[in-house]
Amino acid sequence: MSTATRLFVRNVWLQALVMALCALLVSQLIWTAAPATFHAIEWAPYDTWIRLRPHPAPDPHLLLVTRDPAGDHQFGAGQWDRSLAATLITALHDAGATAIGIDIPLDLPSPPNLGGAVSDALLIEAAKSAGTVAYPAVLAPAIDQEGPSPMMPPQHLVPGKSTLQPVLDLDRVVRRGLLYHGSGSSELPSLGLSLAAGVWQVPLERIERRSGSIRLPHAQIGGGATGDVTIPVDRQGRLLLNFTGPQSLAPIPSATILDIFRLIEQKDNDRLVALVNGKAVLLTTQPRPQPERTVPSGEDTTDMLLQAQLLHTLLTQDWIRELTPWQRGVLAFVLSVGVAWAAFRWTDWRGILLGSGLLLVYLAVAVISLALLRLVLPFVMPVTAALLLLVAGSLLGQIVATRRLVLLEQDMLSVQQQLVAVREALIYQETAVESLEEDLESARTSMSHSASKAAESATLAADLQRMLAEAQAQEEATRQRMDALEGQLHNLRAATISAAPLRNIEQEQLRRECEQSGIVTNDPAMLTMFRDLKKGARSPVTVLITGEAGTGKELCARAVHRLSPRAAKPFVAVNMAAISPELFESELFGHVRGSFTGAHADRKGYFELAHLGTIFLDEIGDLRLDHQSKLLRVLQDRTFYRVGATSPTTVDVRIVAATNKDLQRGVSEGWFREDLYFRLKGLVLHLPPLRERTADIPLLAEVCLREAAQKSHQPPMPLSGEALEALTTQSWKGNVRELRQCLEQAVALAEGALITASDLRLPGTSTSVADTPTAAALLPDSAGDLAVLNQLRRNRFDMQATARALGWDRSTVTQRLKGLCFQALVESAGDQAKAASALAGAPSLLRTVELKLMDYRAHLMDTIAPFADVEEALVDCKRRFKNLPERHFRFVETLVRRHFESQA
Ligand SMILES: Nc1ncnc2c1ncn2[C@@H]1O[C@H](COP(=O)(O)OP(=O)(O)OP(=O)(O)O)[C@@H](O)[C@H]1O
Repeated sequence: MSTATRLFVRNVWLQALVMALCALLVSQLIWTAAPATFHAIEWAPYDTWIRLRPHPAPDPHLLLVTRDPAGDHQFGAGQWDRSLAATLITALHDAGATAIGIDIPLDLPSPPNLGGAVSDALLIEAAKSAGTVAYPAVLAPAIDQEGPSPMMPPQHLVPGKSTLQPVLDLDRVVRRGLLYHGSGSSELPSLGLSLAAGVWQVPLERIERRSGSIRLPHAQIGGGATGDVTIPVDRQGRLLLNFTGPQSLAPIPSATILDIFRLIEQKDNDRLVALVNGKAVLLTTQPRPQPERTVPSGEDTTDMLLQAQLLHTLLTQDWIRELTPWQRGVLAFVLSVGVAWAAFRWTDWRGILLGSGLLLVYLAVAVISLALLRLVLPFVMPVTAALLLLVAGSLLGQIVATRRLVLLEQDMLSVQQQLVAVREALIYQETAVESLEEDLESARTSMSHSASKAAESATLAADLQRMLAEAQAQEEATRQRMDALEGQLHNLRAATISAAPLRNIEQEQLRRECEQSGIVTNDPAMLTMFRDLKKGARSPVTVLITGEAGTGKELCARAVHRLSPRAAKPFVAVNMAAISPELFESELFGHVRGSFTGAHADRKGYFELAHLGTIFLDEIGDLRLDHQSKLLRVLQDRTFYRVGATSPTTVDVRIVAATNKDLQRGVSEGWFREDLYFRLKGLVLHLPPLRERTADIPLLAEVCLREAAQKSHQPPMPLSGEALEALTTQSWKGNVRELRQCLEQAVALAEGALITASDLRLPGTSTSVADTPTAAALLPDSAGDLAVLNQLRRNRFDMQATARALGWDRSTVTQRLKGLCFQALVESAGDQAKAASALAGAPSLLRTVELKLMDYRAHLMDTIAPFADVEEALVDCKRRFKNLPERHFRFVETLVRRHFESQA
């Protein structure tokens, strides 16, 4: 696995960042596939808000003068003579209108039948003398398409030249007003902006345009006040319209052309002034095909009315703002990272709940910001990305969890390999320290014996002293490194177990299912293990169960069988440690009659007995290497030869294996075949020791007491509080088995109706008969070699740990082991491998013992090398190995004599 993948699998924040980016990318792609639809969804909150909110009052300086059917009836339904507009403009100006916008494109000539050039001249003259009059110009492309040539060039009208064109969003809804259309010399302000500039008395050429805003300096903003007006626009110069109402016309003060004409005809100047004075007037004279555009509220409207909305938005200065594309992107990214982090940090319901919560909070913030701050936040991208992440979260979470498990296992392997190297280094260093101590002792002795060599020996002793100090420091450093690695390994193991957390809702269900298989537990790690067991049982995968003795490995193996489709077929349990090495093949694979002495008939082996069912290979870690290779072949193709048979036998069996040894360590240390290990670890189930799940102890105790009572046909005996306390604080090296035995014994021994703490006979309690007399039996002077050896084995031949356990000093333990090694070498006739195997007791300790043996033997050979005579060599050995118990020195003597004999 590459470093990048490792980093990704380990770091939730990195996963969140990468996945958030991917989700945003996918959201963008989805958006690109259906842009109009997504645009409509993006603006749905804004559109809804526009529709439902209480609408702002229109600016009082705004007046709409429109055509209506009565006007059409009076002046005709089609286009009107432009002299009519000229009359209106002059009258409105005279009545005090601050700016007038008309919808007649003055760039195009009037048709001859409607007054022609004369009417055009009248209108232009009226416009010229009416102050700010803005009219829609035909933009260059429109002129090309529509044919009629514009009046060239009406220079005097240029300041009022504007455009009516609205901006359509992708979903063909108008939400924004574009303040400038076109570019370069053909650029035109929109009619609304021209009129607003007229009201504020800011010449168009003084308007400043910046990125993100348009500024009108020294504007007369009403009440005689002057100030700058800054209009917030997006990158394309668009301003979000703050619509006055759902009915675009309804709230804006308006009058009809006929009303105005009547006032003119009646010369009712007062009413005209009252209606028009100080206002920007939008004059609609053109017959318009209705409807033209759609607004967010869903209704249709005209371009002139849209300009009125723009003018209203500008005059009220009540802006609705948008974020820049960058700001939108960053916001969506931040939200997505948050949701992704929640979804990957907890791959169960908690992740979904937290992620959804974040999304809901964001939506609430978006609504509040629109309603209170008038700020439109992005909608589609963050929501799509967040939903994608929530869906993908649990899926990817599972994948990442699996990869993380693989990584943890790889790391464990590497730590174990380092540990092996460090252990070996420690053995060398330990032996070096021991040899130096002996050399130093010897140098001191010779110093006191020979005065002539005193100075020489003193220098040698000083050198040795220094070397010893260095070696001891080195040994101490290695020990610390080993402790650190052991700690690391422990943490990795714990992480491996907790890598796939259990959902709360499954817990009760699993507990009940466990009980049906005879497994009493309420421990999350055990229940998680059982969940995996259940899944694995259905498939034919090979199962490896690990855990200390008595933790329930066989119970679990039986559960695998019971929950598998082979449940009705045989379950055959084989204890690999209990099979005698000579009978290994015959027991497992069977034999044919006459194949060896005593084979009186054909006999099926365990594999054949388990045909179509399950074979449980217990204590697989205690298998010798040569037997491991034999087993490997069967596991590979389920085919073997019965002892003495000439044709192979093929079986259909499901393999479940168990061990309390660390097989991965075995692979690193070379006592377990790697290929066999990988064959076995299809599904690994680890059972935690009882001391790591003390909450199970009362449960187990209750079940054990109930069963004991059933056996003795008596009512169950309850435990006293003190007894329960004692049970839970016990370390239970033998785990559930030991607990069960302890309780069975207590039931038998209890005298009252209650089991008390003393009935339990736990080590440490005053009446205990189970106290191990090890300390007494293992005094240095006693000949309890076997007990010392057992203690060494228990401490993996670590001298320091063994010395601590026995309460001795380290050199005493070293001398004992050295003596035992020499004894084993003599008894195995010099066969180092055999001697090591006899001392190690278990394959997992073989390598350590071999190294010790090699060193001790080499040291002995080095000691006697300078001597030609066996007796002289023995005298030196006597001095050198003076701390060796006499019974062990006999073996040194034998080895030395054998060596000299072989040299002769
Ligand atoms: N969770 C449990 N609930 C009830 N009984 C249990 C549980 N775990 C173990 N036991 C009991 O403890 C005893 C030992 O269990 P088992 O033989 O399955 O352990 P093991 O791990 O295979 O031991 P070993 O490694 O020594 O073979 C059995 O009597 C078993 O019923």
